[in-house]
Amino acid sequence: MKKALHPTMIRQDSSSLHDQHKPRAKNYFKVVSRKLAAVFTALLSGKRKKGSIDVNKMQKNNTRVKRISFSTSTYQSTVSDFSFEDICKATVNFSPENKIGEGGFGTVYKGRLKDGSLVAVKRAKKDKYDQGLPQQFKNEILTLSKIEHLNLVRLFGYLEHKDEQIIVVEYVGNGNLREHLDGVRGNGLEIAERLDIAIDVAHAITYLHTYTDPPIIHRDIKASNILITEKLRAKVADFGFARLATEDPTATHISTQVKGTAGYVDPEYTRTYQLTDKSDVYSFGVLLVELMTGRYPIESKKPVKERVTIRWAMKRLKEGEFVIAMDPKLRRSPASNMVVENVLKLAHQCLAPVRQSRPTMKKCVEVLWGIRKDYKDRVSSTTAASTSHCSANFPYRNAKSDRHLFGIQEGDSYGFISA
Ligand SMILES: Nc1ncnc2c1ncn2[C@@H]1O[C@H](COP(=O)(O)OP(=O)(O)OP(=O)(O)O)[C@@H](O)[C@H]1O
Repeated sequence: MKKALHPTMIRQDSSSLHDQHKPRAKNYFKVVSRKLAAVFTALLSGKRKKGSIDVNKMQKNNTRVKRISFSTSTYQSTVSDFSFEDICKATVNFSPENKIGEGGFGTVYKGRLKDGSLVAVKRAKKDKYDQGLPQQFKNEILTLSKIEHLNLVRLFGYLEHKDEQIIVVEYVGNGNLREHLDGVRGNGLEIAERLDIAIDVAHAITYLHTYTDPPIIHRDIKASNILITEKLRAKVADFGFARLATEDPTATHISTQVKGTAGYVDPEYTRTYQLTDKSDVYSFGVLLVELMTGRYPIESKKPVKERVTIRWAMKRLKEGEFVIAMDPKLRRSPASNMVVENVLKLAHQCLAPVRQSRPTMKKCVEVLWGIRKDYKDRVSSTTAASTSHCSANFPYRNAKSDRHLFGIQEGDSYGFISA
């Protein structure tokens, strides 16, 4: 099991992250002109001033994808390129067989570059964006190009070619979190896996809020935007709604149009149009409830009292019946029950109606680390006790249940509480 990164370690770690991508960048993307590199360096370091070159304008008629690779944690960049033809080849002319998803922006395809590496190609809807590069697209490019983190989907390049607008990002090959919770992907997520995913997402948002300059508010944290790797770790995607937080360090919020997905949007933001990092904290609270209950934020087919999942789950928690809210797919055990209760308690804080009462994302990370530690301690003590019991009575342990981190969990059957 990979050790989670402390947010403060992320910068130092980014050079080794970069190393993983180096060969690809080296082999397949040439450095273009120094001028462009300088422009991108300025763009990435956030030092562009009024009157400097507008990269978006400059590239309006440019048909080359700009691939950005970060060589150090200080964001010195090199810019490389590949053509629309390369993208057509990579996706076999956007063949339906390579289609992996559809979103508000357009269609997503899986692509294989010349070097064999896999990418996700997001192709904008043509009729929708025939007026040129949409703001949502520009936001996504700008935001993604500035960030580098293990738990965030990386931008590899972007392209405008005639009426085509295309963005190329890291391919994350194991579907999204919602698909895993629905059981249409994978073998179902155990409680420890859900906890790891929650921590990965919390790391990613903490990074956006705390370690990017200026801070970034994601604005669309939801289960379908959490992509899952083969090792069941999470990467936060879709920065289409993201908007750079104000550069004014004294400002406490930015006023803006309400954007986001129903069920996840901070009610205070909806009411006041004031967006702060605490709006992401609220959406993260909804996501935590989703992870523990397996339910969608809005369950329109359920009885009225259960339709808004956070309201229903928080009521169960308040009345000491949190186990009723626990995803029926989760195995019950004292350790997993403890996780569900404590994660729901954290969700309760994240969902506070007033943003000042909500914790920061960094605080959420710390609380989740504590829950994971308690879980591990409890499971290993249960396992030790059961092992000594089993060695006397059952010399052959059942390796099948040894699926996750913590060995067999004979204690699972004890303390079972029926939902
Ligand atoms: N980088 C990626 N790697 C693998 N699959 C991806 C990637 N990006 C997106 N997908 C898949 O394509 C689907 C559509 O993605 P997209 O970001 O366009 O829309 P969405 O997040 O589902 O919806 P919305 O536009 O409302 O935010 C995702 O749900 C995911 O399953």
